[in-house]
Amino acid sequence: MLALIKKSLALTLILTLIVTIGNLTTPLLIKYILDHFIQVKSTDTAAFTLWTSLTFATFVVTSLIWYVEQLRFQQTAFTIVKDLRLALFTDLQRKGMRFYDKVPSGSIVSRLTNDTEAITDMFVSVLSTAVSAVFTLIGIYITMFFLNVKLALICLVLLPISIWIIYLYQRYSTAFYQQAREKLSEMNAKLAESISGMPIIQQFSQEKRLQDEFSETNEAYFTASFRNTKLNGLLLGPAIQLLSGIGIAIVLFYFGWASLSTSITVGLVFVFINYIQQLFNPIQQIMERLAFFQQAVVAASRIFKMMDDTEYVPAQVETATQQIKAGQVEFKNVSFSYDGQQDVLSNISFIARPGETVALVGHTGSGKSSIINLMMRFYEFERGDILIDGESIKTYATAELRAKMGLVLQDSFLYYGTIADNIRLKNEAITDAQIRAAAEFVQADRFIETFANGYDHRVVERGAAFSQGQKQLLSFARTIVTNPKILVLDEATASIDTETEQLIQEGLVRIRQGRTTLAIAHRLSTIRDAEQILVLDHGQIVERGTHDELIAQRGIYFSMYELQSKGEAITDR
Ligand SMILES: Nc1ncnc2c1ncn2[C@@H]1O[C@H](COP(=O)(O)OP(=O)(O)OP(=O)(O)O)[C@@H](O)[C@H]1O
Repeated sequence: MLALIKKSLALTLILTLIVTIGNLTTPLLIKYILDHFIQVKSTDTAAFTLWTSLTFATFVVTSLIWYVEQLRFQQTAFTIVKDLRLALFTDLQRKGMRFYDKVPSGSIVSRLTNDTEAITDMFVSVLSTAVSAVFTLIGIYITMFFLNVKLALICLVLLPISIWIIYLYQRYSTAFYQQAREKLSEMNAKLAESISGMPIIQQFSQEKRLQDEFSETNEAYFTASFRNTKLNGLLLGPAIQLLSGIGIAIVLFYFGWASLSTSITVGLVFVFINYIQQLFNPIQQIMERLAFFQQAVVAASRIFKMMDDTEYVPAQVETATQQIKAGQVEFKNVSFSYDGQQDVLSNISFIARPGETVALVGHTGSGKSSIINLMMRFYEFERGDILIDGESIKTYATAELRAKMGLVLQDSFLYYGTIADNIRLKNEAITDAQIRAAAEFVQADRFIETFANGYDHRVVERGAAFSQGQKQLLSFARTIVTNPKILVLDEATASIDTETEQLIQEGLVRIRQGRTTLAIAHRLSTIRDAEQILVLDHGQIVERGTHDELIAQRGIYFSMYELQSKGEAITDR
């Protein structure tokens, strides 16, 4: 790939060189026509026609090659950025949860879309202009020196002045441009926040406050953009025009003065004036694109910084061939901390025998989800071990763990596609019959069959048209269809209508059958039949046993159960 890009870039550079030579040759041809035909009133029409046609042909060929060159440049740029975007996306999929904890999703999206776009802009507009500018500058000066050394030397003075203007422009414009960009992204963030939080905004009558905030950012964006526009207006157009005017005045003055002692041809004056004008075109273009360039440098550094982040998913022994057969899970003295300072789990030990359900209960923040996070290998742990069938979980290949472990989270994530797609999840080995069987098993078929298209019913907007309960049933079906040995469940807390609730309860009982299950239970009534209930408090197991044993202990579990029973009794009334 890299070789291909290099080749493509090399070809583009050659084309740019040809275009530059074309651009520099045409004024020389015109000079010849002016000096040899027009100025001397030549009657040699055949030669005149030949030279004029040659000039015209050079124009045409240069324009054509220019078109091809631009196209090649853009193609190369798009290819490079396309590859970069894919590399970034692939890298993101390997990043671990620690990475996603610390990097806001908005900035990840921005890296992948805006920043890669900024790099495309740089290649397309900046690089191509810069390359052709350098070629043009060198070409013009070399030709000028051939034509008239003294004048070429005088014209060299224009260079430092141009560089000074570029420097001035770069200094101020960058700051203004950066401010404008920042305000724009602030505005985007505010907008995204307002859209997703609209129900809360309206309910708490926050419209006015948000409107004021938005208006403030909008105003700041306007000011920053306008300041930049004013600077552009001054330096990009008039200043460069003035400099070019000075250049032309120098040429005219020099030739006017020289013509007193030597004969100066019209063609020579024309070539110099034309070159001076050509000289400032690329300078103006470079200035116009400087902001893009700086943006791209920042964008690239942000992208690479993100790719260099080494918070990857915990490593597994990918060459391992051992399989999960019985599905016994054992936590052995596991302690864990997210930040390396405060332990959220301390000395967690328990065994879930094949086919058993171990329920995790406890107040919010007690560490239930953290246990599941470790079990699912979302986070790496160093102290203690988790054993599956007696072997450390770290020694299994990722594919084996994923195949034998099923996860049902509170928030069932549905994708754009059909219901069948959502159960199959692109695993082509799963047949339609298996999908139906899984849906029937968890009794999701009842609501699926109410749709005219049944399993081909479209899921839009992450399943917004489905109820929480229906989404849960679909995620049960999705999990069960792969027939995992070990199940990890995070029971939904959202309230569900009684009829679906009943289905979910039955579904839960059914999918747990014959599988080792680690379940977070928010409603204690759902895990009364669990072989073992672990009560967590501040990251420690403070009570353990069956429902009846724990009730008899009259500890935390007992009071939680009492409280919930009362709550349910009240809602039932
Ligand atoms: N990604 C994270 N980074 C840092 N700290 C975290 C992270 N996730 C959880 N914690 C902290 O770890 C502790 C245990 O949280 P955990 O989510 O495991 O509790 P939980 O019992 O599942 O609570 P809930 O029932 O509310 O989901 C809490 O103090 C929480 O603030």
